[in-house]
Amino acid sequence: MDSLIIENLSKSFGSNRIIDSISFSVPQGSIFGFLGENGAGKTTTMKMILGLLKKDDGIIKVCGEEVYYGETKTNRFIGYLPDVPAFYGYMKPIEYLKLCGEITGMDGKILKRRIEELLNLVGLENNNKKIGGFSRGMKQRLGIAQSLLNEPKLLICDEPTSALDPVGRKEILDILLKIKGKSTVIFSTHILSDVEKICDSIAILHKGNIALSGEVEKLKQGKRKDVLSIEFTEQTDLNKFMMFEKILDYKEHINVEGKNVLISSNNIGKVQRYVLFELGKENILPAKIEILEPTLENLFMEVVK
Ligand SMILES: Nc1ncnc2c1ncn2[C@@H]1O[C@H](COP(=O)(O)OP(=O)(O)OP(=O)(O)O)[C@@H](O)[C@H]1O
Repeated sequence: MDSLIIENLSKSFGSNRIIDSISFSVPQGSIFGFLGENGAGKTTTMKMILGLLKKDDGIIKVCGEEVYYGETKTNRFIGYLPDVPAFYGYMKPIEYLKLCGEITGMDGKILKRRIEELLNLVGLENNNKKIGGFSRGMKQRLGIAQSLLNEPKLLICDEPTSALDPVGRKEILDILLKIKGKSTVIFSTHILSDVEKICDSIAILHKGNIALSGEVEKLKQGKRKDVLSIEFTEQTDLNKFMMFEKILDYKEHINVEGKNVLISSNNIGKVQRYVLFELGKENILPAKIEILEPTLENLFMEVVK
């Protein structure tokens, strides 16, 4: 079953059509990356999923139930982490989570156990400081704990890693990986390496449309075209290389960037054997030679360029 289904969803602000009849679905238990450049409409879409923003057209279903603007019924399935979560700075994490649980009417004993579990999950179990003194990463981790209080079936995170340093980002990604399977996770971002690390599937939002969607591995395989990268130390070596007989045949598939030559081919093994043989024959020793695999970055650049 899909935790989220979106069919022909549209939204305009005035005459500006931000979302133009998009459709995608998110399988239960998976981690889904919702990608797009700044201003692509990711937050707008998330707000419509939460019923906080009126759609112009289309259908949104969360855990099989349709979402209606202004009704929060389907939000009982959802945990939401906004891009900049707001807290009461004078509270300690445990006090804050207790307040959140009490507001939503959680049973006292269950709430106590849940707070313990969640503070452990996000690595704040021994932290007795006031939230006001927390780093951004700690606030994001507390935000995740808060959004998981009610054991949501669907966790929606709006750019949870964008403002964090590499250590903070890794901590968040590790937490999302730990809850995978228990909750379905949707997270929006433009940091493609984060997506590559943890997402099962993605959708790329571009100019109001879903420019590309599907399982990350299948998308990469479908676009498979490997690139051989040869980095030369000397310009004279590069010039000599470019005059190799067969290299002239490949010229439509060659890019030269500084002293780096990139050759793309569907039969990269054959190209590599030829290049190594010829370089050896001419006694040219490159600084580096390697096969570059297709990356999400390449896919993204292809669809948004
Ligand atoms: N209430 C609003 N009224 C008018 N325009 C809006 C409103 N909310 C968003 N927009 C516009 O809609 C577009 C999409 O905004 P949105 O915040 O959804 O993008 P995003 O993909 O989340 O971007 P970012 O990565 O920068 O957060 C932007 O051009 C934004 O200016």
